[in-house]
Amino acid sequence: METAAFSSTPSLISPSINKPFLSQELNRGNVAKLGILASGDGSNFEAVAQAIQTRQLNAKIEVLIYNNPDAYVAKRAENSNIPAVLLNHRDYTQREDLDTAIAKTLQQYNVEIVVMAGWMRIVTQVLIDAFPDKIINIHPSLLPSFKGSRAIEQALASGVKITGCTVHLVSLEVDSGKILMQSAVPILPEDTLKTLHSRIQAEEHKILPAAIAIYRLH
Ligand SMILES: Nc1nc2c(c(=O)[nH]1)N[C@@H](CN(C=O)c1ccc(C(=O)N[C@@H](CCC(=O)O)C(=O)O)cc1)CN2
Ligand SMILES: NCC(=O)N[C@@H]1O[C@H](COP(=O)([O-])[O-])[C@@H](O)[C@H]1O
Repeated sequence: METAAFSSTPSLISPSINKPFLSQELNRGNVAKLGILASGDGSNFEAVAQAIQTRQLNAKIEVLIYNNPDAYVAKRAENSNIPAVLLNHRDYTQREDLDTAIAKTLQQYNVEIVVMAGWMRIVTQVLIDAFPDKIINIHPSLLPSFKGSRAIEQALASGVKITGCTVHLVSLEVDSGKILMQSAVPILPEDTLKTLHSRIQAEEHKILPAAIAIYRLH
């Protein structure tokens, strides 16, 4: 039977629901081996690392893979003594070649679950086949609304009053995989891209660790 978190309809997880679940996390299953893909600032990477450090998530980040040489996420990994590997997408003419390098690196680190935490590259069947139903993504909208790399701008411009974030499985069709968890936030009349992104990210930092905690037992 599917748990509420994995039903076909998104579940709205409130912080209070998160806490009891995560606090039971420690005694369940083995330590999940995570590989994280990130392209930028890395606040979601940091949220996962902190959930592990505070023993809310029974997992270990085996490796960070990043694709931009100046991405701040690399500094965050260094500060947390987490191995970081730069695979610059500009060094690969074919997407499949980058994905082959990503898959090889993840396998070298014995990764079990792949987490896209602000990974700004579309991945191919090569990576999906290497980790079937084991790649998780955090997206800054209530999917299926506002797919793609400009979700927050599109929500702001659309006039909707509620948006949010989604954790979903990665499929070949972008931002269309099975929804694992969502959280909603209001869009206020005075919102800017910055204020709205900040409100959404506060929820991302809650649901990404929670979704990993639930899914790793899947
Ligand atoms: N095959 C899949 N790949 C990815 C998925 C997915 O569900 N299936 N999720 C995305 C994450 N994402 C939104 O959440 C996203 C990221 C990037 C893009 C995109 O158009 N990227 C461009 C480059 C943009 C840039 O470098 O600034 C590209 O890859 O050409 C769309 C959606 C991650 N990948
Ligand atoms: N379409 C993918 C996408 O837009 N992902 C978004 O990139 C940001 C990364 O922030 P971070 O680097 O601070 O974690 C996050 O807000 C995430 O939802």
